Amino acid sequence: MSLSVVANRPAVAVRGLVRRYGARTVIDGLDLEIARGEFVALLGESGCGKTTLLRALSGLDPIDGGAVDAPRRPAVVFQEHRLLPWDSLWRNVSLGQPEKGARERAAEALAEVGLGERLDDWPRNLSGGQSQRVALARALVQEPELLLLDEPFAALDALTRLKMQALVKELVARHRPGVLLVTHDVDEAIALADRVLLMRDGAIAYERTLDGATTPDAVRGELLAQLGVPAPSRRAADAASTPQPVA
Ligand SMILES: Nc1ncnc2c1ncn2[C@@H]1O[C@H](COP(=O)(O)OP(=O)(O)OP(=O)(O)O)[C@@H](O)[C@H]1O
Repeated sequence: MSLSVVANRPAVAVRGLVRRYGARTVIDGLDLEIARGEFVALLGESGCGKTTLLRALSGLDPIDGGAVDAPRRPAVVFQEHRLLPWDSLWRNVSLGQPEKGARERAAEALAEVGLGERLDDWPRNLSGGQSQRVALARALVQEPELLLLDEPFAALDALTRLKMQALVKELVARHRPGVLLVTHDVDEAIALADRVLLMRDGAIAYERTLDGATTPDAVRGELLAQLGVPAPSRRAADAASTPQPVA
């Protein structure tokens, strides 16, 4: 294969994906392609199959039809960090990595997430945000072409969440994997993604490229409407933004 073909290869290409649980079809002929370096966010009502899709892409679950073409095994970060409590942080990051040079590579990845001094520390001594940073380092050390993020910030407080979003954005810009972020948060999707997808009835029902030509407010309104959330009436919105005299 020529170098240019390798460079242009998508991070993942999904064609006609089908996934069933028993008699129930959750994913029904879904198509999706994510380029390397592209950040894609996936929204959709609870239970529509976002996590099922992510697991199918990760190779963790079997598929019942269609094809998932991912060049290398994707890295996954889940809502909960899934660190092994009996292993030090660097060992957690190195899990499944070749032994040779593992500590050095883990040190580099931990430094990138701001935990370069904590190599020999233990998961029990970390906050929720720090644990997710280690989970991120564990994903990065795999040098993934595709990074799958399943609501990785959902359990964090609002401030930590914003800091983690900024960190992920910076790391993705540096390492340039293709990213699929599952989130319930429309603002998070708008803040991070190049393209937002909406899943419905087992397929991608709607997509929106965020190119800077439209304001975040307009995109938010559009996405909320697609999700069936009624827009606040003009009068209610005006009242909320107009300073009220103090009695
Ligand atoms: N292992 C399983 N066995 C049977 N049904 C399952 C299994 N996992 C998920 N489901 C069902 O498949 C559907 C899709 O679930 P999934 O977790 O993918 O949705 P989701 O969009 O990620 O939801 P949420 O936003 O609430 O996390 C749901 O109806 C769920 O009950």
